[in-house]
Amino acid sequence: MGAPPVISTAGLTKHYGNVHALTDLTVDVGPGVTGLVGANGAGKSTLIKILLGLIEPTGGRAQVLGHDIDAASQEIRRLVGYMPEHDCLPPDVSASDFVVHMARMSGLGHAAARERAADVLRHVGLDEERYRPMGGYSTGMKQRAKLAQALAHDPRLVFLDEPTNGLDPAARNDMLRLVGRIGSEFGIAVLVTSHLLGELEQVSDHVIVLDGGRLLRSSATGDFLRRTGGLLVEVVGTETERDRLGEALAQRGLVCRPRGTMVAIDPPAPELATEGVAHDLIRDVAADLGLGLMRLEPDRGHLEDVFLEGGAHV
Ligand SMILES: Nc1ncnc2c1ncn2[C@@H]1O[C@H](COP(=O)(O)OP(=O)(O)OP(=O)(O)O)[C@@H](O)[C@H]1O
Repeated sequence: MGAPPVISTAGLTKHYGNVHALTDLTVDVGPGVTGLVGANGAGKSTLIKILLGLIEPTGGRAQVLGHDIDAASQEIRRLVGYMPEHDCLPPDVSASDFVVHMARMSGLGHAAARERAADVLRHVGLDEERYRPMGGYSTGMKQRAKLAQALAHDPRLVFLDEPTNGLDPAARNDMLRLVGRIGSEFGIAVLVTSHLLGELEQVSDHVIVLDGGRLLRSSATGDFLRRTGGLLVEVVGTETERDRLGEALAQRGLVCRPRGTMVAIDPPAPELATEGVAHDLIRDVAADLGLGLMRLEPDRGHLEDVFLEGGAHV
C-alpha cells in the first residue's frame, strides 16, 4: 500500500449478545477515499463506532492515524470527523450556528470558528439556507449540514456513515462528488459507507466489502472494475433489435447473452481475440442487419460480482 495505513485493524471482533456484528476483521485503510460497503447489518456502523472509541470491541486491536483506539480515543476524536448515519441535528438551530459551535468545541476562538464554519458550509454547498433553522431543511440539506459539522475542526480523516441515505439520484450524485473532493482537493482521508454496493465505485480509491460482519474483500477500486475481456454492445431499438443482434453474433461464433438493454459478449475465442477483429465483426453484423450501433465497449467487473465470486482477496 506504500504510505502508512490511516486505519489498521487486527482480529477486530464485536458481539452484541448473540449477534456477531464484526468477526475477526483484519484490514488496512490507506489515504484517499475508501468505500466501506455491505448490506444493512453488515457491521459498517459498528466498525466506525469502535474506531471512534464510542463502543468497545469484544476482541482484537485497531489503530487510527497511528494511535491505539483503547489508549488514545480522545486524541483520535481530535483528528477525526464523524458524520453519523442518523439525524443528529438540533431542529431549532441554524447550520451556521451549529457548525460554529462544533468548531468552538474543537478549541477554535470565536472569529476563527466563524471563518472556518463559513468555509466548510460553502464547500458543502449550503448558501443562504445556512442561516435558517435546520428543522426545515430537506434531507439533502441536512446531509450537507452533517457533513459540514464533521469537517468543522479540520480533521485529517473523516468517517461518513451512509451520506447518500434518503437522497434522490441527483442529490446522491452531488453528495458523491463532494465526497470525492474531500479526498482529492482537501487532502482529508475518507472512510465512507454505503449499503448500495455500486454507488461508491466512482469516488473510491479502494473498497472494503463486509458481509455479515466478515471481510469479503479489500482491493483497489480498479481491481474490482478490471476489464473482463468481454464486450458490451447496444443497438438502437427495443429488445427485438437486441435479440436479433445477439442471434446473428452467436451464428458468427460469439457467445452472447442479453444484459438489460445490451448484449454482453464473452471473451472472444482466439481467432477473434486479435485486437479489433471482434469489433469489426460486430460492426459488420449490425450494419448487415440495418441496426444502428449506440455503444460498443469493453465489459468490466463490478463491485456486486464479489458476492458471486465469494472468497477474500485481501
Ligand atoms: N446496540 C446494538 N445492540 C444489539 N445489536 C446491535 C447493536 N448495534 C448493532 N447491532 C446489530 O449488529 C449488526 C451490525 O449492525 P451495524 O449497524 O454495524 O450494520 P451496518 O452495516 O452499519 O448496517 P446499517 O447500514 O443498517 O446500519 C446488525 O445485526 C445489528 O442489528
